[in-house]
Amino acid sequence: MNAEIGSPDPDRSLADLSFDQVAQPDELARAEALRRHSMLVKPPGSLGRLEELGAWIAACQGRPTPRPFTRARVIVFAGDHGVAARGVSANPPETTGELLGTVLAGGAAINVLASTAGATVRVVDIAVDTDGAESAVSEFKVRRGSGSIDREDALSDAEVHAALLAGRQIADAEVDGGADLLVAADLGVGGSTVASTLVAALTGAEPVAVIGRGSGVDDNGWMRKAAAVRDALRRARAVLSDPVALLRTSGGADVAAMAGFLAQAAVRRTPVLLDGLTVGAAALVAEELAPGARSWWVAAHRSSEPAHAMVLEHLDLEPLLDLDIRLGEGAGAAAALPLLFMSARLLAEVATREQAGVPDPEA
Ligand SMILES: Cc1cc2ncn([C@H]3O[C@H](COP(=O)(O)O)[C@@H](O)[C@H]3O)c2cc1C
Ligand SMILES: O=C(O)c1cccnc1
Repeated sequence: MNAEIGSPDPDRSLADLSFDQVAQPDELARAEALRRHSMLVKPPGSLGRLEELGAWIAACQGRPTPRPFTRARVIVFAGDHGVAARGVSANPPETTGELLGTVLAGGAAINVLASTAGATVRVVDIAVDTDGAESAVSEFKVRRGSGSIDREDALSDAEVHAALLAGRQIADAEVDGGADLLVAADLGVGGSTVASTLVAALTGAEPVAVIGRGSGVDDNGWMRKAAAVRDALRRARAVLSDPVALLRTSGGADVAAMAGFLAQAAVRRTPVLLDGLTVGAAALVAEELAPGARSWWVAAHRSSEPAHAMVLEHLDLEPLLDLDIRLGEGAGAAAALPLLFMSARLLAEVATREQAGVPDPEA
């Protein structure tokens, strides 16, 4: 278990890890978009948050009238977590490999949600414990599983570097390939224990306040999860101010890759729809790695995991949906994709009052 693959280059310099400065979305385009909304054939403000969302898309694209999205991409980052062996999940560790196969075969919830919304799904095996065998999607594999964060580091420094770089390269490749809207998705048994630890570490929350049922752990499992997060947090608190050290101590290769991906999407001025707790934990780290990245993200939903509310508060993001989704896997983000598609097209396609011959509202 958790054997190193050996690909990370120990000589990789720290400079490789730094993210370029994040520019902010275009405020002029946002203001122009809001002004355009007030001229469309509807009472001003009557489309509520769809108007704000449209203006955010305009700001991200740097044009008052957004282009409709043509290539929304969901990237599933799969990885095992050593802490799963502590009985913190309702599912045995080997489930991750099976889930990876299911997403590849198109049979998972994310496949259906993304396809319904008109997005495509890509799966990457960052750290699945495939027991010697290689999966079909292991180009970016860092190791098999990550260390059990309650008593050992999740990763070595070289592995954190490799995982961040993997996320950055995946974001670059997607943007260069024409992706205009990105979603990061988590897959890995034990992921919610790791995510809850990172959230408690970065927001100062008490361990018991962050622990939820994850994929459905029972009362005894919840107690084991609470003990694991408490122990992991003790180790995390020693490295709080250094996001790379935090990923090494308390993260995992898949979470680190998601953080690199989210940071680089912002560097590449590409909007991102954030999913639930696990992606949210990666987003907290990404904001530390690339300050200002959060301006390029919209929170799709509020997961029923308690720690997710802390993520949203910390990043000052207001979720679009609250559907009691507690899956991870990018499901909440995929469910909210149509709202973004609609918001972009509304600004581009609804007639103005002038075009429709409808008089302006009384001043
Ligand atoms: C069938 C199944 C499909 C999933 N899809 C996402 N998850 C989610 O649940 C797991 C994390 O929860 P925990 O920390 O409790 O293990 C991750 O795989 C996450 O993506 C799933 C879990 C299961 C069982
Ligand atoms: O909200 C999430 O990301 C989540 C919820 C349950 C299990 N895994 C992830």
